[in-house]
Amino acid sequence: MNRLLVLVRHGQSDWNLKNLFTGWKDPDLTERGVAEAKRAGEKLNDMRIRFDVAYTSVLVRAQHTCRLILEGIGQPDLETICDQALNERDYGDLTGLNKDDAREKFGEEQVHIWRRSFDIPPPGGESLKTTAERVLPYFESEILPRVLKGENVLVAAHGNSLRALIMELEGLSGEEIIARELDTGVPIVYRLDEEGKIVDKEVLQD
Ligand SMILES: O=C(O)[C@H](O)COP(=O)(O)O
Repeated sequence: MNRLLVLVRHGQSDWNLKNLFTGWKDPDLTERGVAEAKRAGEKLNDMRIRFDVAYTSVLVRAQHTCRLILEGIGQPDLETICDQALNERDYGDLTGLNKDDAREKFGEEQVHIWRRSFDIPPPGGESLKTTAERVLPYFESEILPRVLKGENVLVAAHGNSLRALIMELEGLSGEEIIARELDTGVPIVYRLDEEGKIVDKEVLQD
């Protein structure tokens, strides 16, 4: 099996548990997050998937998830490239606020727009559109060429940086991708053809 591209959102973080807008803040995984990442490794191991390279963000929750997966498949020393281009979208002034408190303060509808519109950013932060504008050039110049030359590539990143990738890979509109929720620690396994089109896709849900 080759030309696999596996995307996985980090396991539950401490700020996910506390229901805080996280963005570029850097909490680590909770115990549940560690278990989710280990489980992701087990599932990939059951499928006998081995990688040629791994990519992750510069944030601890994604790097920790990546490391646990690689340990789980017996590749703890695999080349792992960390780049800010794969970071979560910057939540700007919302960073650190509790999501329920923000709904009370700004109204349910406004918070939903900040979280799930395609091109309206939260104050001082990034929209999904501007997130995609930094994720996709990196994907196209660094990650995709490695898959196209026949390698298997793991990307351990974040809800919104992965949404940007999925939008591109699956040819989704802005509206379609914002409706897609990504579970923590659930690998999505794509097999691509030599032109980068999806041959098959499997979501490794429990
Ligand atoms: O940064 C965050 O708070 C989360 O990782 C993603 O948040 P969202 O569900 O609002 O996109």
